[in-house]
Amino acid sequence: MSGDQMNEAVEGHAPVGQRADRRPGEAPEGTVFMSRTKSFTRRTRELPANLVRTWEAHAHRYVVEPRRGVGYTTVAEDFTLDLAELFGRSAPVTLEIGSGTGEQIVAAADAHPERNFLALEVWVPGIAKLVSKAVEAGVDNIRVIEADAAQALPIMLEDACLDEVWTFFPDPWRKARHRKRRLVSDSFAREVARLLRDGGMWRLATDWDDYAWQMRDVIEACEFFENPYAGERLDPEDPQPQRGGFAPRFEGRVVTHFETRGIDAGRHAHDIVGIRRPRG
Ligand SMILES: C[S@@+](CC[C@H](N)C(=O)[O-])C[C@H]1O[C@@H](n2cnc3c(N)ncnc32)[C@H](O)[C@@H]1O
Repeated sequence: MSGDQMNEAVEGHAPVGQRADRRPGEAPEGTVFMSRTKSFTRRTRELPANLVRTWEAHAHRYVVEPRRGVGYTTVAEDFTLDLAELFGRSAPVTLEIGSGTGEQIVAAADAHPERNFLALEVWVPGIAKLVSKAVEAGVDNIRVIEADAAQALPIMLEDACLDEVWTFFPDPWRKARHRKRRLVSDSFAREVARLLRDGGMWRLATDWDDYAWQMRDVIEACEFFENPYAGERLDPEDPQPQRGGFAPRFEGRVVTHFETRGIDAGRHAHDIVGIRRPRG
């Protein structure tokens, strides 16, 4: 097994679409191990006492426990989500991939009660913090799933079911030998394009410059996306400074603690947008 691969516990199956009522952190009986390359490293699933209380009281409102495949972060190969059933209504759905502690998605759900918000995150303490914020905000238009987006999305969501997809500050994987772990890639772009309705938006942001160039390149290389800022908003730091292609800051993107840390370290964010071209 390469250094870029990690073991992951295999989790037992739970009923399809059932909301979580278990506490995270305990490996089920019959745990075995497997390996695959991922865009994230395994972190603790243990929660501090305050978040255990939050989870036990409120996770059932927000956290969806899918039928599992191999590992805590995978879904079974035939697991599908009915979004209207999940939210109890039909409304435009925004998917946030890598929601962290939920700062962005809870703020958006609070500001847009007419929309539905789905989060995918692999970090259980972050999911618990999202739940805590959702309770505090009193919102009911968020659902979150502990799942690896790269594994789960191709399986569980149908074509053209999403209005927007957000990928804000994905793990940068700075070292050249780790770049293959970056979530935003040509193949991932094709999957996001499959999920978006015609005219739907993929909004991205990063404060790692070379990941910003990569995001711009991925969007512009994908036949299914149009970059509305192609050739505009040039960046002199760009190795191809005549290219441009960076969007103005998305007005709905709040300054998260994660972005603040980057600003304090002297970095600044680039926003990138891809618009789903009409099918056929
Ligand atoms: C750097 S943090 C940014 C969090 C948040 N978007 C923000 O702006 O504050 C990236 C997040 O993506 C999550 N993540 C990484 N790979 C993922 C994947 N394949 N599927 C779902 N979440 C993932 C990580 O656990 C982490 O919480």
